[in-house]
Amino acid sequence: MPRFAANLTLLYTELPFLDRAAAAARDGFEAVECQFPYEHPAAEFAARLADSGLPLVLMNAPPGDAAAGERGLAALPGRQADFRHAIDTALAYASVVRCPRLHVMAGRLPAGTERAALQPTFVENLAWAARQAAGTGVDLLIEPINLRDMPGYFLNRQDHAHEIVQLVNAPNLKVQMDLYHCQVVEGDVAMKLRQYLPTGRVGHLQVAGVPERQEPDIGELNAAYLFDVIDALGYGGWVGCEYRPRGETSAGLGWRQR
Ligand SMILES: O=C(O)[C@@H](O)C(=O)CO
Ligand SMILES: [Mg+2]
Repeated sequence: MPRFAANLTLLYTELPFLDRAAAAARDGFEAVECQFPYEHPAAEFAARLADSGLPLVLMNAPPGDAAAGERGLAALPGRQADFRHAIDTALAYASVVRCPRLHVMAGRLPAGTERAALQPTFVENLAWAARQAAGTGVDLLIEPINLRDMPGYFLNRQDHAHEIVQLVNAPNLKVQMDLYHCQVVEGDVAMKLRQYLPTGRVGHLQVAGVPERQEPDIGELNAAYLFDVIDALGYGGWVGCEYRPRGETSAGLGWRQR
């Protein structure tokens, strides 16, 4: 069975954010991850993580102006200064909460822009960020995300993410492979795991049921089969549980036994 991390942004939303790590520990999770923790002072979050006994294994860098619809800055021409500030903020926060992985979001295609025109900015910004993170023990991750959930998002496919990682060619830049997005965009999930996990360029996995993004065993994916594939490939990293529970979080955890 893979090692599961509870995503504190989507799970345990019955509780205040800072109470969620303890709830995950009570439910037997060995780690937690989250999306954007920045409204909580890093020292306070670090203390609550320490109380829970669980490590934080992944969080996102700030996404830019989320209220205005921004979902990352890394691929946006003309926003390099804001991108660099976001990375510096994330690395400082990560060092306090001892988080070893940062998801760096690409952003949405600005209206009237060709997708290919953004690639040089994405590669250049990621190379800069990888240099900033070098020596901190933090890996940077890029995640293909489906266009149904995030219209206009720049990075959608596994092959594109791996192409970018190879172009940047930094040992601390990897792919965050979310099986939910992978199934929505391209399918053939087990074969993609077999193709990409052995490359060593996948730094984190995430899972959810498809299409509703509920518990992993609800919907068209065979979660038990995929977990066997992940184990058979010898993947030693974390699988983030990034789904919206159908009801109360703890009551919906039966899929781990099944
Ligand atoms: O799958 C997702 O939506 C995420 O992993 C994420 O970080 C978006 O904020
Ligand atoms: Mg994800």
